[in-house]
Amino acid sequence: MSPAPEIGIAVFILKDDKTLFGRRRSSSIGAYTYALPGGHLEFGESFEECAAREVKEETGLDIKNIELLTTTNNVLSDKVHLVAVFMRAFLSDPEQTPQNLEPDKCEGWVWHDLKNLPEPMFGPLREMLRGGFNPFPNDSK
Ligand SMILES: Nc1nc2c([nH]c(=O)n2[C@H]2C[C@H](O)[C@@H](COP(=O)(O)OP(=O)(O)OP(=O)(O)O)O2)c(=O)[nH]1
Ligand SMILES: [Mg+2]
Repeated sequence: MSPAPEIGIAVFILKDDKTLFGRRRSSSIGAYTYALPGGHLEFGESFEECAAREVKEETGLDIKNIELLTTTNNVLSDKVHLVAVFMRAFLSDPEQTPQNLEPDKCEGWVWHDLKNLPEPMFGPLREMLRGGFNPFPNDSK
């Protein structure tokens, strides 16, 4: 039997005109690519709860105004079917700085504006952003 699709939550944390990216380490899918903070939806969680939990676990940041933006549905191989749920959020306190709390999974967190995307970018995310997807409210940035 085929494995079930996995559900990943990824969070665009917006600060001024920037978004937080981290380079993934080797052990996960998308190894060595830049991606958003996020992780797998746990049983019983809302998307917003999962986003807040994963961001806290991975970066130490507290976020607010968490909203659903869009979803993607990608069959990446004959074993990996990934449903990604993209959320947007803002820092609860704009003075907070990200910490690399899971250094076995991520090389570190860096703010980038979308005109200067870090490369290589995790596949599903790159396709979205290259396609013109804008996570900022009202296309403001
Ligand atoms: N973190 C993150 N995951 C993403 C992005 N785009 C995307 O499709 N995903 C998918 C890939 C993974 O299959 C899934 C979960 O993310 P993850 O690989 O960071 O999971 P994790 O180890 O932090 O989470 P967990 O299993 O400990 O709960 O979400 C993205 O930009 N960032
Ligand atoms: Mg993660």
